Order: sequence, then C-alpha cells, then structure tokens
Amino acid sequence: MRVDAKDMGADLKQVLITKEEIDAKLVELAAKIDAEYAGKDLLIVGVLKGAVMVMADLARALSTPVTMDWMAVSSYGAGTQSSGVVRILKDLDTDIKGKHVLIVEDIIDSGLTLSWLINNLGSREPASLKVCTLLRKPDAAKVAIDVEWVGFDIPNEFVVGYGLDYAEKYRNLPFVGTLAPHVYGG
Ligand SMILES: O=P(O)(O)OC[C@H]1O[C@H](OP(=O)(O)OP(=O)(O)O)[C@H](O)[C@@H]1O
Ligand code: HPA
Ligand SMILES: [Mg+2]
Repeated sequence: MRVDAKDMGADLKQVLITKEEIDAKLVELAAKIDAEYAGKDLLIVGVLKGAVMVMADLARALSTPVTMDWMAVSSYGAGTQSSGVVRILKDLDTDIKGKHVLIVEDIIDSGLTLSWLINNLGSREPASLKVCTLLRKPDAAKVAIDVEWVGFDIPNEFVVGYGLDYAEKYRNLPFVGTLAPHVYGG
C-alpha cells in the first residue's frame, strides 16, 4: 500500500476513505447545504480540532456566503474512548441568537460531544441549528442525534486522518484510515 510521503505507513492498518472520496462527498453535501440555506445568512461552526479539515474544504465547496466561527471542546484527551465529560476549551466569538447555525463535525462516535453541543448552542436561541458531519459510527451511538447531513457511516473502529487524531498524531493524513494494533500498544 502506498500511503503518502509522511512516513506513517507502518502505523496504518487500512485506508477506509480516500482523499478523492472525501472531496467528492463534500461537493455533494455542499450542494445540499446550498439548497437549504439559499437566501439566508449562514454561520458555520467548526468543532476544533478535528473538524478543521472538513470546515476548510466544505466551506470552499459551498456557494452560499458564510461566516465561520470555532468552538473547541474535548472529551477524548489522549485515548480512544470518550470520557463522556465535555469541556469547553474555547467558546464562540459571536452571539448566535437569531442566526442560522450549522455545526460542522469530523465524526459522531458515541454522540456525547454533539449531544452536549446541541443543547449548549440550542439554549442560545439560534434561528436554526443543524449538523453536518463527515463521519458517523452508527454502532457506537450512546445517544440518538438528529443529523441533517452525513458524509459516511463507518464501522465501529477507531479512525485517524483528515483532522482525526490518535494522541494528537495523524491529523494531517489526507485520507481516513485505521491504525495498526501496535500503535495502541497492542
Ligand atoms: O461522538 P463522540 O464519542 O463524542 O466523539 C466525537 C468527538 O470526538 C472527537 O473530538 P476530541 O474530543 O478527540 O477532540 P479533537 O477534535 O480536538 O481531537 C471528534 O472530533 C468529535 O468532536
Ligand atoms: O474514531 C475516532 N478517531 C479519532 N478521534 C475520534 N473521536 C471520536 N471517535 C474518534
Ligand atoms: Mg481527538
């Protein structure tokens, strides 16, 4: 398997979603989002750090003019299991009352982060609040969440790349893949 020039090939088990598949999916999602928000002011909120790549590429695929803000929350720390405790590391810079808000996520795994975020942002009285995520693990869901736009449903395995990390590494891989067991100390 040719991975890339970043010398991480030995750490990877499998490429699940290629860069080309991600690019095509974001164009498809952007067209649907454009249709939904035609004629409206849209604020897209990226959830740091994982959603940086999705935000950057989705925003450029949209025709709708958007403003962008960021929230940093963390529930995973350095491990592969959600702690269930969500901490705000950085709040939004802007007041979202009366605004159309789209949360952009890299992944919905247990759903705990997003469920907490939807409650938190929902209480700020936005005109609308919807969610777009690149990845979702249906078999890992601990809470049910209404998500308008999902890129790919994936198996219940820990994935890295395209913003997603394991202990802060692998975020800059251009694709989504699984890690070899030795990386976890297995
Ligand atoms: O559905 P859940 O089980 O709650 O998991 C999803 C969340 O976990 C990851 O963030 P993480 O806490 O690792 O922070 P990071 O984006 O900075 O890596 C990911 O980016 C999502 O925000
Ligand atoms: O599978 C995952 N990989 C990386 N970060 C994550 N955060 C939740 N699930 C994941
Ligand atoms: Mg993480």
